[in-house]
Amino acid sequence: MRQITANSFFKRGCHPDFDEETNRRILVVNLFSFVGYTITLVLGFYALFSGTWTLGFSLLTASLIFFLASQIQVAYRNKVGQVVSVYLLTGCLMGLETYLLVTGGHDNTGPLWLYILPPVAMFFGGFKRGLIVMAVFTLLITIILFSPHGSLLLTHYSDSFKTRLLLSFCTVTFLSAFYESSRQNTYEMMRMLSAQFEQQALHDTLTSLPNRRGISQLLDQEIKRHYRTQIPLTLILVDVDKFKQINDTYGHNNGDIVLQRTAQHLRQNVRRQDIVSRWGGEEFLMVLPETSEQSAAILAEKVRKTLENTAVWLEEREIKVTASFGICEINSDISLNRGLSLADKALYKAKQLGRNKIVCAHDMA
Ligand SMILES: Nc1nc2c(ncn2[C@@H]2O[C@H](COP(=O)(O)OP(=O)(O)OP(=O)(O)O)[C@@H](O)[C@H]2O)c(=O)[nH]1
Repeated sequence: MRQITANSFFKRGCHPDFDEETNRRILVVNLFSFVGYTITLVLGFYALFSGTWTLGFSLLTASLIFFLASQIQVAYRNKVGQVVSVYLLTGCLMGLETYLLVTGGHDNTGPLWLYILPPVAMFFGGFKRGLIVMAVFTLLITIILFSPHGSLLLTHYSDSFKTRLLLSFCTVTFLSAFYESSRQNTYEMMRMLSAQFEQQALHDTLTSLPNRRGISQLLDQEIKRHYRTQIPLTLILVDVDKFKQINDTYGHNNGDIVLQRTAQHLRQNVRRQDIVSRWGGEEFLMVLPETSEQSAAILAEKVRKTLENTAVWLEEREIKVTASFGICEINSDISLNRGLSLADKALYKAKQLGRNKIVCAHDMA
């Protein structure tokens, strides 16, 4: 039998597929409804035993609604279930608090429970909806409290009590709204930062191309699509020739400029659906969906010529940069890893043939 811990109990209805904010709200609803139905249950029975029947039944009804609200959220694990349970909880709480204010509750202590609403409305509805709920409710209790001759009240409060109650209630509302707004801003900032970090982790800072980790994710999707559609997919490994010599002659910073220019040329020569990535060091991996090895070879030749014919200016000197290319088409006999290894072998062959060359894996077989 599955063990139910306090953690799993309050996280009922949460799901890894839901965003963090939705899961947080589900947790808060579970917590609030649990506290709500246990307290109203205890107070309800206490009121019944004390002979205050109407109060007792009202509290027990509220307890039942709080309980139902939590069950609805768990039973219907969807947006509708979540919205219904939040509306039920907030509506029931507002109704109960209005009742306690009008009747005074036990020993005229009913108004004390008003202070629960502002944080709950903000937690459940967020800043904007919470503020609307609070504006409506504040207007309602103002009308009840200051109705001529207390005609809407079944109990008596002094004028100074009513004024102070309203002022302190507005203060708690303001503080809760401020807290919720800061929390939402912080959450948005964290989300933005985390998206930024994620983007940085998947991209190479020098060339802005996807790095090895980034391309691995994209490759995964492309490979799945390839196996589904059986449309050819070709890999090209590109390696800048004698790059160590460029670094040694012109320095590391100029070497970086050469890598950036090479990345630019590769990017400019491919279609939108093609992916160019920095595979590591002076090596780039191009992934060409819907492209056969022959078509990839034509593209590689275009890029090779562009690189060969476009001089790079380093410290007022014109230098020629070339690259070698290893190509391999993925098919039902060649897995991704094997394709990468064959492209690497083809690239090695291109280097052996004197560099600035293109070699296709199937030509080596
Ligand atoms: N400037 C710069 N150099 C890098 C970077 N990453 C790797 N390198 C250098 O790239 C050089 C690669 O040298 P090798 O692997 O010997 O290859 P190569 O000189 O291009 O020779 P072939 O590939 O055989 O034509 C090494 O000196 C690395 O230090 C980088 O981000 N910036």
